[in-house]
Amino acid sequence: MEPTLTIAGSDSSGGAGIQADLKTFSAIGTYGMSVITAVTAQNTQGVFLVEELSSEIVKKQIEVIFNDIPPKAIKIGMVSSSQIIKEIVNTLKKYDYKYLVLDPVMISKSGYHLLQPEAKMNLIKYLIPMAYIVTPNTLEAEEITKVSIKNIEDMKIAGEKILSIGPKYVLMKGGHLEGDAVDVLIGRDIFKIYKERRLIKKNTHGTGCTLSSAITAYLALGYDIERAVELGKIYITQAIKNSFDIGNGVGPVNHFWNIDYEKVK
Ligand SMILES: Nc1ncnc2c1ncn2[C@@H]1O[C@H](COP(=O)(O)OP(=O)(O)OP(=O)(O)O)[C@@H](O)[C@H]1O
Ligand SMILES: Cc1ncc(COP(=O)(O)O)c(N)n1
Repeated sequence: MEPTLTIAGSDSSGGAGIQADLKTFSAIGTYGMSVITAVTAQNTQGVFLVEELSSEIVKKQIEVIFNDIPPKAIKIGMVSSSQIIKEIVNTLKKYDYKYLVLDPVMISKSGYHLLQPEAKMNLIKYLIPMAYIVTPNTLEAEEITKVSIKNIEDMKIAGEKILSIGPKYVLMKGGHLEGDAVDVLIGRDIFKIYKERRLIKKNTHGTGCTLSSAITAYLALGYDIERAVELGKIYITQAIKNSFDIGNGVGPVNHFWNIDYEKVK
């Protein structure tokens, strides 16, 4: 079983963050591990309080995992602050790894700042260049590049700007645009569009976390980047299609749409 690691924030409601990542890693058949950066008191209606962990415990979690179970692929989500970003960067530098998937989480769907605004520059300067692939949504890509994104052409311009910061690939997510759900994979020698029909579903809490951890799991299983994104897109589309109403707000996607429950009864 291939080990996968998420470095992210905890979502008490289980739909996004660490919880979404571990569910996704497991559903795709990898062994999920976690380094928690911050704890959010969150439900389907919003984020109510955030407490960041000390950089010391973040560092120690990474060290003990790498010293015992080196992950085949790593995903980074909510990093919260400049201090935590610097700790992650300095600690990861000590280890070998091939696949680092960076979901540059900034603001939750409900509008809460999960990354302190002054930490944005450090995420761009230190984390983006280390990534194998960065997966911004349109708002995050606009923050990073200052390019206004309305269509695929804008996604290409912004994506190429992000690529010039140093990652190997950029997946520009178009979930926030109108029309079909179109994502664009950009690399030095790749420009590939992944298109699915937009699903009219309210339960989309954690879609970005889920897609990036699905890509992480497929990379760990040995798929190349184009296929890992293709399989990740299928996984998130089905998870949205099979999402369910739980709580009173924007509910989660169904991470286990692919599990046959009859078999485990
Ligand atoms: N209504 C929808 N129907 C089909 N696919 C969707 C829909 N909404 C989002 N997606 C897809 O879900 C994935 C995540 O995209 P999105 O742009 O929502 O990410 P995100 O904003 O980072 O998510 P989050 O809000 O969880 O942080 C992308 O593949 C996107 O195309
Ligand atoms: C801990 C954590 N990480 C990431 C998200 C983003 O997910 P969303 O944009 O769907 O709220 C979140 N809400 N909470």
